[in-house]
Amino acid sequence: MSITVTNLTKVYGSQRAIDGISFSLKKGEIVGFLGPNGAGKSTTMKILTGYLKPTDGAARVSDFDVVSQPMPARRSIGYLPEHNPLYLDMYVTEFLLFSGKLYGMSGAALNARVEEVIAMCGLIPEKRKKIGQLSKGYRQRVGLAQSFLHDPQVLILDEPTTGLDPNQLQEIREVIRTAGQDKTVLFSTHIMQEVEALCDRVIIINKGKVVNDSSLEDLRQSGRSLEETFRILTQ
Ligand SMILES: Nc1ncnc2c1ncn2[C@@H]1O[C@H](COP(=O)(O)OP(=O)(O)OP(=O)(O)O)[C@@H](O)[C@H]1O
Repeated sequence: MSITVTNLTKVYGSQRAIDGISFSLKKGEIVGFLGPNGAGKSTTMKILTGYLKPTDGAARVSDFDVVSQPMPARRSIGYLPEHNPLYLDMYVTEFLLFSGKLYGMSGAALNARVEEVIAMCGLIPEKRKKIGQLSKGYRQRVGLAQSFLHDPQVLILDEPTTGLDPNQLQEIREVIRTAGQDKTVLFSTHIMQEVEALCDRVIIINKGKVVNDSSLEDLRQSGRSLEETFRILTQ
């Protein structure tokens, strides 16, 4: 398994943001992670990527425990956080070279990989601009390019398409589809069509609990649309 979450719980003060959730992703799966605002998606992703410690339960990424083996777990992950911090004063290429160095990459291999992710993310026309001069969609592409840089096996993308216009949305979707061909991808979104366009499976959480974990094929056969299923399970 690429991702295994077992009885994971996170308590903030008196609130159980996630409450004993379990699921797993096989290598190569693209899974949509849905839930209403505040359901616990970002909290789960932050635990998987080592930014938060769970209160209880366990999570493994690429067979590494995220608490006891954080470094190898992190190295196998490309993470796009919901509010991705970028250095607005840096040029696109400069920023990606800088990010690559943080992953321990250097020299000709780093230069070649930066050019590769720039092309993959449709950033060639913008690569000489400062990040602060880019539109929201292009900034999001820079975030995606950064998450792909070290060629991780697992991509964890927190609302990668929020706030994009329909054209940008379609283009970013293509980037994720292409990049995800040989990777395991867990991504959160509020856009149902996104899940239908990209995913094999959908996990829905509500109030910190998993309320659905099924293939899109199974959902289709149930005769209900994803949107109806979502509303029934989360209202
Ligand atoms: N640092 C924190 N301290 C206290 N409560 C928090 C903290 N981070 C998140 N929460 C609470 O935990 C719950 C789950 O939040 P989380 O951000 O994981 O939800 P989400 O499903 O990602 O929501 P959204 O779709 O709005 O991004 C929410 O009620 C939120 O207010």
